[in-house]
Amino acid sequence: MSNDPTAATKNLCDIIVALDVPAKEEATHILDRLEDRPKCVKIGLQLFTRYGPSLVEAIASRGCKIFLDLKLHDIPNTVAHAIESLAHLPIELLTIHGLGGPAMIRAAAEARDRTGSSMKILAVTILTSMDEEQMSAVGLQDSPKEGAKRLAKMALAAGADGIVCSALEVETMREEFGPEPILVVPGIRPSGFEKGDQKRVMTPGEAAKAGSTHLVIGRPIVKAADPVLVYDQITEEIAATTK
Ligand SMILES: O=c1ccn([C@@H]2O[C@H](COP(=O)(O)O)[C@@H](O)[C@H]2O)c(=O)[nH]1
Repeated sequence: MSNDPTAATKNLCDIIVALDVPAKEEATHILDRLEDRPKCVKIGLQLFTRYGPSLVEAIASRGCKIFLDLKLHDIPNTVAHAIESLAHLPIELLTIHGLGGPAMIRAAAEARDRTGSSMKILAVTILTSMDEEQMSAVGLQDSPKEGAKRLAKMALAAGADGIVCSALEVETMREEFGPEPILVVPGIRPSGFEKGDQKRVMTPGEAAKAGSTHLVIGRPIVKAADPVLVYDQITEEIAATTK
């Protein structure tokens, strides 16, 4: 994993496979097919709400790093206690919502520090499924890029280790915040794959070149007839654009 802060400047970029499937057997089947390719996988709400911490432990025991994408968003006290409850788990990256505000983000980082956990806390800025129209519907009047930059600045100042944003914002993030923050980027679509509900997308090669540290990729891999082929094509595309 490239948690090395200089990863972005060296254009290293890890793929995180989003295990967005209904059952643990399906998740295991995908991982069996991909063999030792993925170094990190996402467990999100779909699997975590069904199987809980035991699945995190089971998948980590296969040697995969865990990106636990729970997007916590609540009052500071509640988020801090949730992090205390998660702290014993082998979690590499955990998401909280930037819109929870600085007090919530600070409470999350302090809770993590108190427990001695080494998990990195990432603030989700503007979901990659949102465009200007969706933002305006919830009262956010700036563009996705401006909104993501504003939230990232606040979140990093409040103690987040990195952020989740779309690849369209990565260059701006690097200009503003330098090489250090972890930039985890969903909304990745190899050319020819449908966007689905994603609004702000980029290809894996472009996203890696822009300075992302991690690309979160779900449907293009897990719904593919041949996930191994797609995974390998994505890896080659990233290598070709970042060498
Ligand atoms: O802004 C965000 C934050 C998280 N996600 C998550 O990433 C994956 C993307 O899946 P695809 O199938 O490749 O679209 C998914 O698990 C989301 O929950 C995001 O898309 N956007």
